[in-house]
Amino acid sequence: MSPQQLQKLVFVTGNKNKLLEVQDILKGTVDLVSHSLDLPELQGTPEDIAAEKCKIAANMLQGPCITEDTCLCYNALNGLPGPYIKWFMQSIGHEGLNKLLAGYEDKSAYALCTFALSKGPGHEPIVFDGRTPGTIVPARGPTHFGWDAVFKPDGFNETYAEMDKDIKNTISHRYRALEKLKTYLATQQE
Ligand SMILES: O=c1nc[nH]c2c1ncn2[C@H]1C[C@H](O)[C@@H](COP(=O)(O)OP(=O)(O)OP(=O)(O)O)O1
Ligand SMILES: [Mg+2]
Repeated sequence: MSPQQLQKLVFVTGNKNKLLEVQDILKGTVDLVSHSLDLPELQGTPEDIAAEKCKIAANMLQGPCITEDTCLCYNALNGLPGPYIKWFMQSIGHEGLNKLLAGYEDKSAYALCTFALSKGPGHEPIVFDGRTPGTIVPARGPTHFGWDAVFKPDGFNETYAEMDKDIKNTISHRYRALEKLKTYLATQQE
């Protein structure tokens, strides 16, 4: 299908790596336009944070858009750092993310991506989540995208950072959330 026939979606994010993955995963299914804004993020459940972020973006753009919020959740810590992973990552880095679990035998974690879609200001966003279970390991592979180097998804020997992008983008938390978003968009067009 040509871009003219595809549904247009505006993705608001300040993160270039997220944008690249979303473009790749949605290739040929929607006409993705990006808008870089650094959105404020509240504290709360991943769903509430994602929905609120989308409301703010829709108000700023005065139009429909999608946003996403990504969490890295340690099972030993009941889901923390969760939505606060960005600040943990920036302050303590990959080594700190491993040391957080030093006192625990359970190194399991899950990556969680929550997309929110707003039809515009005043509309309550609809959320779609995707989860990939894995383990926190000492950093391996390129370090340019967040905590990719310390997250080894279940069923693989490589960390997200070591694996081929084509593989990550078919098993990731982001891919799984976008599958739900795509299904929703398809039902809207019928
Ligand atoms: O697949 C991923 N693999 C590794 N790291 C990742 C991934 N996805 C997000 N990340 C990092 C970026 C940020 O440090 C934190 C999420 O925070 P989060 O607020 O959702 O992202 P952000 O502020 O960079 O971009 P945005 O403008 O869309 O909010 O985890
Ligand atoms: Mg953010």
